[in-house]
Amino acid sequence: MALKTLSAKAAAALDKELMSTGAFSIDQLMELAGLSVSQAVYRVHPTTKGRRILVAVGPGNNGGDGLVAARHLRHYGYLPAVYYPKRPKNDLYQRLAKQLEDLDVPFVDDFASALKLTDHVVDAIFGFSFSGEVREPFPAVIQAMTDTQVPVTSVDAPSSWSIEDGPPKSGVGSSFNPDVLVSLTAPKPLVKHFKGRHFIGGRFVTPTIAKKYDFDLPEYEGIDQVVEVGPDGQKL
Ligand SMILES: NC(=O)C1=CN([C@@H]2O[C@H](COP(=O)(O)OP(=O)(O)OC[C@H]3O[C@@H](n4cnc5c(N)ncnc54)[C@H](O)[C@@H]3O)[C@@H](O)[C@H]2O)[C@H](O)CC1
Ligand SMILES: [K+]
Repeated sequence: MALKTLSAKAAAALDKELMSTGAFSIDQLMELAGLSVSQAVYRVHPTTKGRRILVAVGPGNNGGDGLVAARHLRHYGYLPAVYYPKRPKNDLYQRLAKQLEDLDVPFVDDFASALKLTDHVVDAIFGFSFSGEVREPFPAVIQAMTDTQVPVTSVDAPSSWSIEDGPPKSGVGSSFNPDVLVSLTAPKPLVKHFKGRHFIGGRFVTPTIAKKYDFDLPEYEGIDQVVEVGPDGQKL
């Protein structure tokens, strides 16, 4: 079975469709996306108590998924900390941040220093709307995630990679290879360059939508919000 992928353009159109004719709100989709990410982290590191997780949060919905994941991770017993340098004024993101403050999840200003004090990183900086060269203040963050020995889980895309073509040929991100990728809804074309453990999440897609956008619905088990797949998309 070949792994069917969803281009950046198709992923954005699908998102729009879910939130119009599909009658979902962004809060609902983001909650399920972030829940999927938290479950993938749990699958990789099931010892929750005391494990420190640094969540790098970007300015868009990929970052929102990271904020939701941080909340669930805290409830599981992990110790998340959040790096969130570009905070949009948008009500949804402010509420997600407030929910974390109420759980005493720390927000850190210095990513490099926080990286020295963590056991795992969640990369929720950019998803399917990323394009071009990484702008400030994120180049140093991408470089630090490239250089670290700490395992990195990327949400939907390794941040800085082209959604269609994968890692940039040179410069920031060209050697960035996260250990885990959680593709939301369906993998993006960049997945053919990814070598680590691959999960698919975002358990909100109807069979009709999957058919229309020509991808296979993952075979979720029981109450799972993620499915781990191999290079050909086969369930592991
Ligand atoms: N149906 C689903 O699968 C859902 C997925 N979700 C997540 O949403 C993201 C896509 O979110 P979006 O807001 O469209 O964009 P991003 O978060 O990828 O990034 C936009 C953000 O980044 C800035 N930006 C773009 N390029 C650059 C650059 N070169 N340098 C610096 N900054 C850049 C841009 O200005 C914006 O501010 C998807 O991947 C999933 O993770 C939803 O949560 C639920 C539904
Ligand atoms: K990401």
